[in-house]
Amino acid sequence: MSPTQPTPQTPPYAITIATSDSGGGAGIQADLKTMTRLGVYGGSVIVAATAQNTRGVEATHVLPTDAIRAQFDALVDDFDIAAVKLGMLATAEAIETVADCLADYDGPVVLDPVMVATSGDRLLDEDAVDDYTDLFAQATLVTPNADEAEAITGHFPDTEETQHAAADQFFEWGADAVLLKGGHVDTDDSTVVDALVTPEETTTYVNSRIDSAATHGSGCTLSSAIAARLARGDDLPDAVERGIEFTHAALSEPADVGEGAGSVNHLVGGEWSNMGE
Ligand SMILES: Cc1ncc(COP(=O)(O)O)c(N)n1
Repeated sequence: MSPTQPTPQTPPYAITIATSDSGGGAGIQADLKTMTRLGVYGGSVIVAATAQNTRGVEATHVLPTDAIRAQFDALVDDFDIAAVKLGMLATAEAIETVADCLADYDGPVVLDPVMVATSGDRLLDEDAVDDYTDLFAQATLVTPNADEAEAITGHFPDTEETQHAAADQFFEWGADAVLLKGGHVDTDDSTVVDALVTPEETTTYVNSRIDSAATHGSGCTLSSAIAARLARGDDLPDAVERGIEFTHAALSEPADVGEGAGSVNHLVGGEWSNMGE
């Protein structure tokens, strides 16, 4: 009997440029699990490694910039990269290196401006916030929570006026679109409103608020889900809608792992690899 011949598949290929969360709830691990669930083959550029669990971050070791660049070069050299997600970049040097790497990349880039973990630990050097502005010019979409938007632009986006003020600042730095996430905005109703703002229009997404402490990894999951959907060919509003849908599901059945508050659950039930197709 002759051996079975393989049937090669060509899944969309996307990459995350971010940091390892040893606990697996956030960072590179969340990104790759999310991309996999959404039917996208994920590669990675590891910027730093955290010693982290559900209780917090014990240590962070940042790779030398030539090691970051070598990983990126290996990927662009070989793969057809359909989307890039940017997560925790840790230092000003790493941000500058990533901006330089992406200078010739013209596919979609989803930038999650990670600064502080759910646990309260800092994930970006204090003096590196200003360096983000160099990277926004390469972003198809920036996905700040309200606290990050305020730290970067000076505007806490909890009204239509402050949302536009924050978004306009990102546009001035060259971002194409901003997703202002509503999870960190206190409201007295039971919904979360996320606003996708472009210079032309604003699209809002209203979902039920999940009363959970197990939100570790939610921002990473959302931004990599949006990148995965862009890699699959969605337009931006659809990619955001489906990214929110997957993240909402992963938050509503959190993973009770570790002694801390737990994290979003990438193993959430359901078929996610062909949303809307
Ligand atoms: C490596 C890494 N990247 C990102 C986050 C943010 O995730 P969260 O705010 O949900 O803790 C994190 N904790 N660790």
